[in-house]
Amino acid sequence: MDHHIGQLVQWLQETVKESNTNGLVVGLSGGIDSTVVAYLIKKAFPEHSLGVIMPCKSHDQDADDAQIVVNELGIDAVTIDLTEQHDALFDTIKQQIQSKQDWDNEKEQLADANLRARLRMSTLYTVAANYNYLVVGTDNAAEWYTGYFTKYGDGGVDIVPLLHYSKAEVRELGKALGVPKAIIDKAPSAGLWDGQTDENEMGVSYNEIDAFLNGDSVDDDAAEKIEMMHQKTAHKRALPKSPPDFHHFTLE
Ligand SMILES: Nc1ncnc2c1ncn2[C@@H]1O[C@H](COP(=O)(O)OP(=O)(O)OC[C@H]2O[C@@H]([n+]3cccc(C(=O)O)c3)[C@H](O)[C@@H]2O)[C@@H](O)[C@H]1O
Ligand SMILES: Nc1ncnc2c1ncn2[C@@H]1O[C@H](COP(=O)(O)OP(=O)(O)OP(=O)(O)O)[C@@H](O)[C@H]1O
Ligand SMILES: [Mg+2]
Repeated sequence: MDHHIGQLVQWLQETVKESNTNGLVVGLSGGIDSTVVAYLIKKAFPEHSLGVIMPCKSHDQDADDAQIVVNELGIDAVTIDLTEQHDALFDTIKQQIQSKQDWDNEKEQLADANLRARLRMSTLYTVAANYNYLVVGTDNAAEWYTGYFTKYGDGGVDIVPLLHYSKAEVRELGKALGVPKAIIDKAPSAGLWDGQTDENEMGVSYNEIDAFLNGDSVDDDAAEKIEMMHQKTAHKRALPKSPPDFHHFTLE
């Protein structure tokens, strides 16, 4: 993995240079994906990398784990608690839609969760603009393929260095980078509601998704679920759809 780390660090440095920005910022959740990204950006830009811890009705353990990463790695960091802002915005939206008698209780949990991811995205862009940094995404190959991210939330980023790495490979990168074992061994979770784990919600394991993407055999049920998720989320990996060009402009 050392070879990959060297190449990823070089790629990060070149990408920042080409974009005329000064460095990189990432949201730190205490999970393995953002921790690996934090270690990479700190290597690439020891003086110009920043981690942002954004509690938002999330477990204290997440912020505690993120703080362990900050202490171990010595990366510059800031904590911005979004709980009150989320409550205020979500309640206002809910009240207004309820007054039209249109509120759908069944959609509430996911709507609430996705707003957290989008508030984090807005926060990261506000911080990034201040420092002239790029916002670094943490999606790995399994999340990208299945679309297991919030559109314009944790999916709303400038660059995605782990895109070609399976979840198992992200863990390998973590080991090679010296990430604390407790973080490598943690069950992947978006932390969006109590007891949520990625694998429970998706109904397939990362091992199955990794195997599927490697072209290894997985059972039919898992393969069908993975393909279904991939198809349903194609819009998240594409530019916004637009009508055909009815006139003469040439746009890229
Ligand atoms: N065909 C289509 N063409 C264009 N746009 C389409 C569309 N279908 C839906 N849409 C739009 O997309 C929206 C649905 O997408 P989205 O808002 O992303 O919402 P959705 O995919 O329903 O939910 C996000 C999923 O990602 C998971 N997640 C989120 C954040 C972090 C993590 C993590 O691993 O840490 C995981 C979360 O638990 C949940 O399962 C719709 O409201 C609609 O606006
Ligand atoms: N409490 C938080 N504070 C800051 N950023 C967060 C927080 N929760 C989520 N994020 C951001 O959203 C990203 C998506 O979360 P996701 O759960 O997929 O990654 P992870 O927590 O790093 O790893 P894992 O998937 O193993 O839990 C995180 O990598 C991080 O950048
Ligand atoms: Mg997580």
